[in-house]
Amino acid sequence: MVLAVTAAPAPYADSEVGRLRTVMLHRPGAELKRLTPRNNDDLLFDGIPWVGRAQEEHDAFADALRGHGVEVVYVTDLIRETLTVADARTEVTEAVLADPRLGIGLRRAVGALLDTLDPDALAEVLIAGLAHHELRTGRDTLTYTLMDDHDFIINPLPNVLFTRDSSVWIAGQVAVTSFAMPARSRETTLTRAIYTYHPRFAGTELVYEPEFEHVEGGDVLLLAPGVIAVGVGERTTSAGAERLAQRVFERGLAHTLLVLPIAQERATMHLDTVCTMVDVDAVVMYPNIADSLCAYTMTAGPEPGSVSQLSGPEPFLTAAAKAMRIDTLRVIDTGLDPVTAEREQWDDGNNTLCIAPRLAVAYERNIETNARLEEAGVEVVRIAGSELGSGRGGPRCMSCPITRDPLPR
Ligand SMILES: NC(=[NH2+])NCCC[C@H](N)C(=O)O
Repeated sequence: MVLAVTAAPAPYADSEVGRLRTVMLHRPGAELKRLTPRNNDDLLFDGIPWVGRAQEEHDAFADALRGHGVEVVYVTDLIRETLTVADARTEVTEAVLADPRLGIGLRRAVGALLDTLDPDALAEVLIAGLAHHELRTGRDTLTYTLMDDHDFIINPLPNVLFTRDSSVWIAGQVAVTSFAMPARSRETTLTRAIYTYHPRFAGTELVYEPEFEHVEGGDVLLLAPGVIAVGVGERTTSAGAERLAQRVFERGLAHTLLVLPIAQERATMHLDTVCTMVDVDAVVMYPNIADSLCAYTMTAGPEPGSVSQLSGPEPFLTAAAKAMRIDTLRVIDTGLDPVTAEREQWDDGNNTLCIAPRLAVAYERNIETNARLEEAGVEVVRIAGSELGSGRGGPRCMSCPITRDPLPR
């Protein structure tokens, strides 16, 4: 029998709304079972999720996407396949062993253990981590002896769920990001390995790397082909935005980058917690900041990587419309009173994922925001997120678009 092999569409994304073809998700697993009241703050969760229910909710999210013709690829599958490559294995293992908490003796023991694991088991440990009681060797070392029972030998990565943040496709290149939060920094060793070694991504160019200044994917919005908005706040720094501008300008991936200062708070940890796109010329935005959000505009200069001018600040909507070369960037007016708006913002009401222009996935619990979106002509695909939301992320945070149809330039 001859199998018909259809080639996967080449990775590419130049907007937030072009028809979504392939998306990378992470089905939450054992790493969420590591969360306890003593570690959830450090691990950036606001509660202790019921893991089985979170998985059901996530499966329904993936099914909703597949039901709309989107190919779903999972981080775990990609990383398992990537780990069959010896260099990839060495790279991600070294990143684990570089943890200065381990010390000489324990590092040796952990290294020896990781060497024995097959790709599937190694993938599991890389994401779920390793608890104190799970290590059988190395128990006579100083660091093991003095470690608290609740400490992890290898820290778990419960936020891999939010695939948005660790990489961003910008046209045909990928930015592997640079996390501000120590709890998440190891995530990019996995995404970098996938894009470097997995055959599906052979030849991929990295437009950004984890060693650069902090930039997290939730802060990066592809407003239109060639126009990128970057939130600067709790996670992405102005230095990160500047470096990203230089990198995308140098490679001709964008001509304008708008820098948007946002409050340095948990509730607005990324730009996409307050603003996402729902159409080629429309955003849904947290009403309590709609009037105050402003932008500094950086435009590409004549020399590769140079900035011709830095202007602003001016109101975000004005700056964005100019850069996008449209008359107006519409805001879906949710008209919510400040309290309802604040509640729904906290529950990721503004964090939508577009499958196509005017077709967006959103958490069902944000009744008011969703109703306003529909009144404005946006079809809402509702998903449950009572457990998934405890990590403070919605459909956009939980997805990394790999391929979207290009928008007409
Ligand atoms: N793109 C996003 N808004 N991601 C949400 C990430 C939530 C995650 N718990 C964190 O604090 O990092």
